[in-house]
Amino acid sequence: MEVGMKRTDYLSWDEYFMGIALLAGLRSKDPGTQVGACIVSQKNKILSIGYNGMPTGCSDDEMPWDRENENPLQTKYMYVCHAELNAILNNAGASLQGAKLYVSLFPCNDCAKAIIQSGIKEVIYQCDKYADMPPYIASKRMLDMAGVAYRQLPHSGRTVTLEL
Ligand SMILES: Nc1nc(=O)n([C@H]2C[C@H](O)[C@@H](COP(=O)(O)O)O2)cc1CO
Ligand SMILES: [Zn+2]
Repeated sequence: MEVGMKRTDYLSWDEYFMGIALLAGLRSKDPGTQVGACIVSQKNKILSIGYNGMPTGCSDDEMPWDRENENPLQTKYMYVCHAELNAILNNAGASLQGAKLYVSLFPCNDCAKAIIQSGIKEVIYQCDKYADMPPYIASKRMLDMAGVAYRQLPHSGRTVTLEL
């Protein structure tokens, strides 16, 4: 008996989870860099999602979004919560032991600490545009020491258009 063939152009797991991270990043109010993160179990179940934004209760409209200001209290860096940290903290109580983190931008040193302490064992990232800066060198040093693997997911060349 003839059977239908399955689709062949479905998303790979890596494309799917990075796509979800990128979609989450579109929620960010940061005019400079929008980052998304998606945490996935070893069995490829989504455990949590996050994007960079102001802490809950801290108004997006009152907080500064500038990179630079003579007054450091008027820069976003004092306040913004990174996508990876939001994803780690937002998970609905599930253990993150052995989980994978998909993120559009390589984690900073502070997020690396949270990644290690939460039990995440692999980081899959798309972009590493700040690689030469000390926070990212420190991040890799800690991830290496703690046995957290990381790998870049190269652009697959696919573009996905969503009609909303
Ligand atoms: N891995 C990361 N996850 C993040 O969520 N972020 C956030 C913090 C800021 O809101 C923004 C970076 O701003 P900029 O310096 O590129 O204008 O992205 C930044 C990094 C880079 O370490
Ligand atoms: Zn960070």
